Amino acid sequence: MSTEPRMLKESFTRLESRSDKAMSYFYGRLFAAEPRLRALFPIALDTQRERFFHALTRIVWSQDNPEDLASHLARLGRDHRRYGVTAEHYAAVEDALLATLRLFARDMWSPRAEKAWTDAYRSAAATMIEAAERDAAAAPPWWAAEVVEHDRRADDLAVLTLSPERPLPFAPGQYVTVQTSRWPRVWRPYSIANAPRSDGRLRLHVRARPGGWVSGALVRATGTGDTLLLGPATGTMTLGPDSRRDLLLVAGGTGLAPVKALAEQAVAAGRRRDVRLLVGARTERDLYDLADLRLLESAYPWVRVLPVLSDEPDFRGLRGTPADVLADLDGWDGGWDDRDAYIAGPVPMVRRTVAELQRLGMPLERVHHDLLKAEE
Ligand SMILES: NC(=O)C1=CN([C@@H]2O[C@H](COP(=O)(O)OP(=O)(O)OC[C@H]3O[C@@H](n4cnc5c(N)ncnc54)[C@H](O)[C@@H]3O)[C@@H](O)[C@H]2O)C=CC1
Repeated sequence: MSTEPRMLKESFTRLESRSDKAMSYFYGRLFAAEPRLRALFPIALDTQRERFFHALTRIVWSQDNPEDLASHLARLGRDHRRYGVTAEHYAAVEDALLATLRLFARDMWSPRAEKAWTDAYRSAAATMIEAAERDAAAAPPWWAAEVVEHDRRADDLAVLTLSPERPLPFAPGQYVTVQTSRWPRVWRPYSIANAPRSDGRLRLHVRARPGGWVSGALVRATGTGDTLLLGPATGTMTLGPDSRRDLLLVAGGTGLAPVKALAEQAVAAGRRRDVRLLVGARTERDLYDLADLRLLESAYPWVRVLPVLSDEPDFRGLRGTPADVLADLDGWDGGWDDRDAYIAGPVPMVRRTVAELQRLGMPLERVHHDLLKAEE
């Protein structure tokens, strides 16, 4: 951590309005100095540039919060293993970063700023390297997994069942990053849609996004027998080991994946706790997993599945978004005192649902989501 957080923030503000240009310059410098590093990155760098800037922003603004900074850096360090980044690469990044700051921070740059950035970068790099080395002793950087089932549930949506070559440990609610052979070095996060199974298989729910390279390839150009690479499971939207409370699970679209995994875990634990699952979707056709959910409901009568449709005014069930439904209920039989909420889906949907639950009096520590992770 830098001893001069203010100095970092002030100089960094100069980059914010020109982040695209600054990041292009950074990668240009980096690859000019170390051409071999180019092979570690995807062919197109636009997402990479955004992510690097996002990571820098978070590092700069977390300087006053050492715990948050350390856990963020440790995760970044572990994540970089899958790109083949090693300790030796960090010096070249330092040079390119300082050259970028020198150029773009202009009037805010000084020997003091240079020292503050050098100290902050070296401390961050040391935390990342240490976390990566610790992780390397315990787990591979990625797992190869065979696609054993590819179930195309809609033109733009598929449910993939994957069999990793060796056990991939995870907790329900977590996600893995995925790389397809079509897009080398491009990794995208997908939540695991099942609780751990004895055969070690994982399910992913994938919607092809317009312009989404990985999602498009997974839905439209992947089939049984193909191999994907999976990064280690991560994410904090999990049930605590002592979790006993009733559950409110709220899903929007493919955000169903992690909450379904949590529902499976809750029923597998064998305790009869009340589980309400609000499944937000646009139209009836978008309820792509309802048949499976109904099976779960009929096997475990204490689970209730409630579809909520936002774009189908004639639907006879619940209409609007999950947040609208919660607002209309204005309370739940039994109240909020003994219930945990888990929410996954589009970012605005998660935000609105969290706000609604707060308004209804649910303590914030009982409301779980993984917003940041889904966006990274
Ligand atoms: N761990 C997580 O939080 C996960 C998040 N996701 C995210 O979930 C999203 C799923 O996308 P789609 O399936 O295309 O969903 P979608 O765009 O079809 O939306 C599904 C439902 O979410 C709600 N919703 C959507 N936009 C909203 C808004 N602006 N305000 C309030 N509610 C809104 C509505 O109920 C809508 O019917 C993706 O962005 C994906 O990244 C997916 C998996 C896991």
